[in-house]
Amino acid sequence: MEEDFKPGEPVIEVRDLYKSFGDLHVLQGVDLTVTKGENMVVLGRSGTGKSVLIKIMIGLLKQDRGDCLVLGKEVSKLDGNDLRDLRLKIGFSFQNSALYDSMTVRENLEFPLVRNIKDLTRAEINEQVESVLDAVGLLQTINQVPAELSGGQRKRIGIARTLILKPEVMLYDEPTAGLDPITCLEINELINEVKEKYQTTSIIITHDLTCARETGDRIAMLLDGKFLKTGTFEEVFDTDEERIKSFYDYNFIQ
Ligand SMILES: Nc1ncnc2c1ncn2[C@@H]1O[C@H](COP(=O)(O)OP(=O)(O)OP(=O)(O)O)[C@@H](O)[C@H]1O
Repeated sequence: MEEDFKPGEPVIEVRDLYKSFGDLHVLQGVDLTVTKGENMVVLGRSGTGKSVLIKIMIGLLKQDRGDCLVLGKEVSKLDGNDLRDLRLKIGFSFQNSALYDSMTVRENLEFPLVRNIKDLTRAEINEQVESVLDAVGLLQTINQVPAELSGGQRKRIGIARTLILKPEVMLYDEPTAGLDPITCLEINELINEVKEKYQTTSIIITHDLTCARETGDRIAMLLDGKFLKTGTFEEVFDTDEERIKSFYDYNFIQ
């Protein structure tokens, strides 16, 4: 019943999700649907529960109540090989893309491939590494080590390393944090290129409103444990709701 999702079909479905840590009620009835091929931006202040939501989606935390279906499976009910299989279909691009400093770009990209897919020939490995590097526009860096790359290039290689396993879902955690404005624009473009080229379904967690506007098909604004508003950038921010207006005024730069 799963796997073959068509554009517009829900790949991630979160319904009435609750999560507390003791007296700290982080998620209080979260609803979110992300459809095949969609870029969904999750916006919210620090500490609002964006990471907790993502951790529930990948089975690192369990919700107290509610549903979280990813690729048709209720994540909290999966364990062992089933959870591992699901995670292989999800690519995470973390804030610190954490490349291995002592390895070349080629070796960094080979690593997840060889570890997760058995019996690849040398030629297949080379072909996949080169193809994904080409997709992020950095084929020329193949023999360099991370210290020789700029922050933006490292971020791109981190995204390439995630893409090499051909994930169906991409989770970007603060993809533009710590980058200069021009590099931010390049990363925004890359996120959109990844969507076009790999037809991924993505969640992009960010505080960066330019990133949200440029990459988000829809934006979901997390406030006080719920998505206060979900819609296009214009739909979310064309509002009289004071909390959304103040988030916009405080964060918008360009
Ligand atoms: N395992 C945990 N145990 C206890 N509290 C937790 C745990 N994980 C998260 N929290 C708390 O839940 C709240 C939401 O945390 P979360 O990391 O999801 O925030 P965030 O929206 O991702 O913030 P940021 O933008 O700063 O990364 C915080 O108050 C955090 O301290």
